[in-house]
Amino acid sequence: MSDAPVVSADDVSVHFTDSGGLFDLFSEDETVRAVDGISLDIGENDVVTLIGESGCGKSTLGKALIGAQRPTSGSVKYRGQDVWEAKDGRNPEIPFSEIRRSLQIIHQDPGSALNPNQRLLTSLMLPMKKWNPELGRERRKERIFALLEKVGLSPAEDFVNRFPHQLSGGEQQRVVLVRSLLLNPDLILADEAISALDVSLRVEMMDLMLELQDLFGTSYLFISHDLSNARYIAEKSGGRIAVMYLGQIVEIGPIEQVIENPQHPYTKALKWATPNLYGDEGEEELPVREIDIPDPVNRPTGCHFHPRCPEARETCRAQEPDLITTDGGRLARCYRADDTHEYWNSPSIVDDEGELR
Ligand SMILES: Nc1ncnc2c1ncn2[C@@H]1O[C@H](COP(=O)(O)OP(=O)(O)OP(=O)(O)O)[C@@H](O)[C@H]1O
Repeated sequence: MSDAPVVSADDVSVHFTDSGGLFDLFSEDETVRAVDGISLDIGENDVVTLIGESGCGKSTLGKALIGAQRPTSGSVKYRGQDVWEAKDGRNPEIPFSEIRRSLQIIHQDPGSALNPNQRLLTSLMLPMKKWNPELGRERRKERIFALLEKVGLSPAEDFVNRFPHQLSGGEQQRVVLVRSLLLNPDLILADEAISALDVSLRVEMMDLMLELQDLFGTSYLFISHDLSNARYIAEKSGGRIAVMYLGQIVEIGPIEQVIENPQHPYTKALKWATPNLYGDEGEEELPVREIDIPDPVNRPTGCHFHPRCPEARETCRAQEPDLITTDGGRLARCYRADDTHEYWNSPSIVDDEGELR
């Protein structure tokens, strides 16, 4: 088990079914495939950044990976231990409490993560008491103070006696980060953790998180809807970028491939929509045919991106592509990634006006 990835998702799906309700007896069940057959390994000291439009399933996937959302099908393992087997107490080698300690989450709103009625010292001591009972009070305090200083909340003596409302949003987020790190986690899910901060503070916070990642050897799963932040993190950490679309990963790999040379038309569109990501180069026209995301309950047949894709051909409407391995370990869910695929002989379904035939 020791060589197993920190977290390993195998063909994970999370579906939400809205069964209408009492006043809606005649409506059909509506199933949203928030996550649809995703496999992803996160290793030791690994950084993965998940990007995609609102509602594409980023948070649901993140929660499934840290054991906070039960998959409808597929498995999530922590160091080889099935997370839900552990949660259900089915003779796990690693107990669920240990998994929960190891897989931490930082949300967008740090205010809601901190108890408004507790001084910071109390908030930070509580988890340490639980997880480090062998340390005396003084050693625990020492650790807390050292870490607060490390994240720039200095002098720590001043901060520990404050209540959350006496801190700025950026300071609160640092406290939440400290609280996670005190538990010595293996993986931190940072779900839009910097989105609510002033633009000027975002780079500082990303730098801090990556510096601590180095120091503690923690792996990160960053979730961001902002490609420039995702690029910054992937570039600095050397980690992977994963692009999600309607519950699936459509492209994943290192930044040089995914962002500098995107293979999937959806990644190209995201790149286009992020002004000044790489100077002024690039196409003038938005490389998608439709702005709107399709209804996640009734996803298009074949490749789910085909109604928006300027490169769509008959094959794309008829069959759903798998993730295809391309250069340098990048995976792309697009027939164009395979030079020999029948896609290339299939007629285009986009006419000269850009309308679907
Ligand atoms: N508990 C739930 N019950 C029903 N539907 C849900 C639930 N959680 C998420 N969904 C649906 O699943 C889909 C994916 O949601 P999710 O929050 O994972 O997306 P996201 O990419 O993180 O979006 P955002 O960036 O807006 O947070 C959406 O259509 C959402 O409405």
